[in-house]
Amino acid sequence: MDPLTLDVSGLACSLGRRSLLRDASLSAAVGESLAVTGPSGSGKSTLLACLAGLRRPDAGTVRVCGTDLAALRPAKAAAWRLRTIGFVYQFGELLPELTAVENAALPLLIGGSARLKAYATAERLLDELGVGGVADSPADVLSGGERQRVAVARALSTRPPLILADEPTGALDESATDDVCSLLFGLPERYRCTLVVVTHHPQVARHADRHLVLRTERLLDASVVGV
Ligand SMILES: Nc1ncnc2c1ncn2[C@@H]1O[C@H](COP(=O)(O)OP(=O)(O)OP(=O)(O)O)[C@@H](O)[C@H]1O
Repeated sequence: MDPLTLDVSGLACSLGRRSLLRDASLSAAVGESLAVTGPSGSGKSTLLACLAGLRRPDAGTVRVCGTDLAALRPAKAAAWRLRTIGFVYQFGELLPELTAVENAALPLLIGGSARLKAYATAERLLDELGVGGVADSPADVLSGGERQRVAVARALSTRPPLILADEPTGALDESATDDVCSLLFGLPERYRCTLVVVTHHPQVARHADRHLVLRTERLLDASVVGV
């Protein structure tokens, strides 16, 4: 049987003197989505950084696809992350001077793929995600919703088993939010991956298979908290 994409136990993390996470556990398999909500400053982005191996926790274990992040050698971590995790941020965070297809191909090019192959993969993904028509447009002329679709294509380009999205709808209006939610929460089934979305919005979290709430250092099931 495949290992869980995410297997986290006993996670503790503090920044400076402030403890943000205590004894946090979660797991997710291929095809599943998780949403994490919680008050501003509660540590949601810090949790994502721990899941990506970008921040070392004070205690606990994070395993991604069977790899214990504590055992990952720093020299190998960047290449491992490129293969294993796709990131989607609040504003798309595309490089504005590059076209949509150039942005979507970036992780493949950084990973050493041949140029033509990388662009062909990026173009196919943009088509599949409904933004093939803007492939050659510079990123800075795209609408917010188009930017996020291109960002999702970039996150998927290396076909990572795990997608981490931090406030992916935070900069969108209601209709673009619905649109991007349908796209994002459809990814686990469509691309056989696992999705974790951090959001302020309960209506976004409702799309996920499981909704966790980070509150006073504890990661709790939303049904227990009554959200
Ligand atoms: N490098 C750092 N050193 C010290 N404190 C930090 C550092 N980075 C973030 N913080 C603080 O840690 C707390 C948690 O930040 P984090 O960004 O994880 O919260 P969040 O729940 O994602 O917030 P938001 O919903 O507002 O984006 C905040 O109070 C933040 O100011």
